[in-house]
Amino acid sequence: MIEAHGLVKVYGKKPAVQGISFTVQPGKVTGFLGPNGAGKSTTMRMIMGLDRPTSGDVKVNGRHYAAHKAPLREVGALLDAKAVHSSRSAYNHLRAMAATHGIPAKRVQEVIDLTGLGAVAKKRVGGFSLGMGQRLGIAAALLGDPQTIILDEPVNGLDPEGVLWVRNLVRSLAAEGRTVFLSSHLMSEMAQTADHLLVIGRGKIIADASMQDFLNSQNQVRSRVRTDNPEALIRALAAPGVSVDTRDTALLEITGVDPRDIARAALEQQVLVYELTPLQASLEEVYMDLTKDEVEYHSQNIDTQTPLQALPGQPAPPAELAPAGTSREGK
Ligand SMILES: Nc1ncnc2c1ncn2[C@@H]1O[C@H](COP(=O)(O)OP(=O)(O)OP(=O)(O)O)[C@@H](O)[C@H]1O
Repeated sequence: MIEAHGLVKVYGKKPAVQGISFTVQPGKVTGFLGPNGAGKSTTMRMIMGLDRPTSGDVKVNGRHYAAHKAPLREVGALLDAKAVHSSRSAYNHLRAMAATHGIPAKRVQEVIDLTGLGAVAKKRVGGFSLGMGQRLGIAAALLGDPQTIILDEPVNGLDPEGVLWVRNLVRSLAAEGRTVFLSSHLMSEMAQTADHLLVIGRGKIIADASMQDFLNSQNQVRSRVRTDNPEALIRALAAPGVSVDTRDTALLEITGVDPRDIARAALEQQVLVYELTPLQASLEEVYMDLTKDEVEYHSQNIDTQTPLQALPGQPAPPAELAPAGTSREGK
């Protein structure tokens, strides 16, 4: 378990973490989300005793990291996969770590096998791909068979097989009752991996909820509707707060109306509806909505209202097709 109370970190005059309190529970995968520069790595470094909090306090399994007699057996972390001496082999790197922490040599082979590094274990780490470096970092984190595992961007640079492997690995570690805390910017991956989410924005916790509660927190109901008479249905549903995205001539995405009311309106108007699917907001949508004011580094938006352009060598799209995202708010 990880428990933080009033954790603050200020670099010079820059407040990186501004008084956060949270608990990361065992038996679950807890995802740590936040825009670039929000304070995720700083928080993880403070948990691992690598950065000293300006004020506040954080404990792992009931003690400060430095107070553990055998810290690698309590908590394993992947914080910077590149922080490995490059002229050593993966095996020697892990062997040295094990030797200095009283971990038996046979555990080195176990984590090498577990992380799929067998074929490259005797090769110089300097020649490793990003994905192999990540695997080595995860092997090091698991070396002490720790109760708590902290992984900063573990799937960064991994191929799809590697991403799936990390997902299954962390889920099985949590199923064994361990505490798993991981950060990632890949929302679709996080949606499939985490049970609980902690979201940080500009150094403050802005959400601490189960995945399901987080996804349900967007209170706008949304449905996908296929009908052969979209105009009549749109007219019947027009009301303040209702918006319609016309995906193609027969496919609508309707926001702000209960699906039951859409069905009732269709029945009353004698409009044929051949699909009515309630949609749940994706993790990416809820996250983007929650953090839109917390982003430190803004990119320029691409205007989705721009009419579709014909690609070179392809015919222009038919004029009657509205581009995706065309909104008919309250019509
Ligand atoms: N050693 C340091 N010295 C000065 N400022 C720092 C230091 N480390 C982090 N910061 C600043 O603290 C803030 C939080 O950074 P941090 O790396 O914790 O964010 P993050 O959420 O992990 O970001 P990312 O998603 O980009 O990895 C940023 O504004 C960063 O520039």
